[in-house]
Amino acid sequence: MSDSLERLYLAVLAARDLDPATSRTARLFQRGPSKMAKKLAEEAIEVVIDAVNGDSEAVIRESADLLYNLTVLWASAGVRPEDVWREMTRREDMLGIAEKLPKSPMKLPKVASPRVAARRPIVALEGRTARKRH
Ligand SMILES: N=c1c2ncn([C@@H]3O[C@H](COP(=O)(O)OP(=O)(O)OP(=O)(O)O)[C@@H](O)[C@H]3O)c2ncn1[C@@H]1O[C@H](COP(=O)(O)O)[C@@H](O)[C@H]1O
Repeated sequence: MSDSLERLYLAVLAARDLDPATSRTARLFQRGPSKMAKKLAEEAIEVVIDAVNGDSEAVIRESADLLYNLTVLWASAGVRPEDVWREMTRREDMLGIAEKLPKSPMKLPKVASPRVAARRPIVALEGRTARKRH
């Protein structure tokens, strides 16, 4: 998947300066980030509607449109696919650490203070909250 998104990203960069009369991508760049954001949001809503309606073929088609429009917005924002992959890897690593943390107080080693024992699961939750924020 990352390969085809990288190819699409390069195609978007190549189309950026084409004639807006013939290139949708060039037209989006001409109209600017607000138009790009609007197109991205519209495609996201279409995916959601198709998923709720159980139309998986339409979900596939609209997802491809969604990814195209996301790629256009990345290019406009100066974000490269590898920047996103790096963030995903960082989260994967963090989740790996969170999964190694004890999730049940039953598995915790016995401690003298019940306050400490009660606080331990929050360590895992903090990791997950931090992951969502970034
Ligand atoms: N991969 C895509 C791609 N995927 C989806 N789309 C979008 O496909 C949608 C077309 O579907 P519709 O006909 O339903 O369009 P619409 O939303 O009704 O109408 P408009 O977007 O025209 O306003 C548009 O939103 C496009 O922006 C794409 N447009 C271009 N590409 C690739 O981008 C590169 C540059 O292409 P040009 O933009 O044509 O130069 C090429 O490699 C293309 O293959």
